[in-house]
Amino acid sequence: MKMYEKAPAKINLMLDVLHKRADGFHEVEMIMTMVDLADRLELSELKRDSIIISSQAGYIPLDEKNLAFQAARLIKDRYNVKSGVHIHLDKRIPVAAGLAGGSSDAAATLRGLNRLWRLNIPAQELQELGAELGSDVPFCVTGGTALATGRGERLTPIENPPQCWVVLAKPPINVSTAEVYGRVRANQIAVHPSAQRMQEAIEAGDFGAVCANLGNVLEDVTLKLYPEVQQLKEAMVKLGADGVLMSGSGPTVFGLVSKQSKVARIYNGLRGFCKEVYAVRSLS
Ligand SMILES: C[C@](O)(CO)[C@H](O)COP(=O)(O)OP(=O)(O)OC[C@H]1O[C@@H](n2ccc(N)nc2=O)[C@H](O)[C@@H]1O
Ligand SMILES: Nc1ncnc2c1ncn2[C@@H]1O[C@H](COP(=O)(O)OP(=O)(O)OP(=O)(O)O)[C@@H](O)[C@H]1O
Repeated sequence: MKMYEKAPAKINLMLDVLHKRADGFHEVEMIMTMVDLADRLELSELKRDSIIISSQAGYIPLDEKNLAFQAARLIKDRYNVKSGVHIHLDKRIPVAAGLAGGSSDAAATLRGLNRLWRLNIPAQELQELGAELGSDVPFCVTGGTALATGRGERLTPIENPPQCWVVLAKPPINVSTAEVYGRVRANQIAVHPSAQRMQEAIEAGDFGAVCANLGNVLEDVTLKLYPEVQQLKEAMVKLGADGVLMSGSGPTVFGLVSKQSKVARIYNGLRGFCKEVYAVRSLS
């Protein structure tokens, strides 16, 4: 038996850090949505009791460090499943990019194994399992658009933003999420983006207001560490993107674009700066 799952990338339309918690995580307020750039998973049942990960991508771990492996092991142990699984990851989301590629693979593994092994785990419980794997995993389990609070695992679904083009550019640098959060000083954040205003803009279907309310306080850290991310943002603005922001802890920068006629110019202009550029649709 085989199952297929798509694992889309997420972008953060706004990300605010409220304070550092006693458990070391940061209390956040984020609005996240999915874009049409996705890894593909093929899950094949194995009679023997093992988890095998394969991928065409040479640059991700294929052992227990892989988040899809961890998701499979978690669900297998928790529900006492005796059979095994081979998961093939067709990676299309850039790795360590701020686009939750690994988290989305883990979430797709939870969804896929729930079907493959006929476990009938409700969505809420899948999200709780996801939270054991990472802060972005619960959102990736259900996708759509959501307000995320707590360390990112408490979700309130909201409407999808107005459909638009999303141009993504990932500079060739590796950013550690733990390091970026480690450098945030919550009491020194000058301007906090507003989740409420972003939610209102989305609910009004007001593309201009969505662009005007984009904000990510992690930019303060990542842009200082990596000035090339700042340059990329400036290039995207100059090329005519309607709204520009870094996603998550970076380094990917995304531009929201309403008119298709502008997309090719922005895409081609950015290719002069970095190799990894994608032009996709927002997911509705
Ligand atoms: C930057 C974002 O991707 C935005 O969506 C997320 O907040 C991070 O999500 P993630 O990569 O799934 O993060 P996790 O794997 O749970 O945590 C990685 C590291 O980031 C830091 N971390 C993460 C989330 C959070 N709310 N506060 C934190 O301080 C912690 O040091 C943690 O050890
Ligand atoms: N299935 C996977 N796909 C990609 N990377 C994975 C996977 N499993 C584990 N990893 C490891 O996780 C690290 C982060 O990769 P990932 O692509 O998930 O980062 P990210 O997009 O920055 O995530 P986030 O936005 O949630 O912080 C990489 O260094 C990679 O080695």
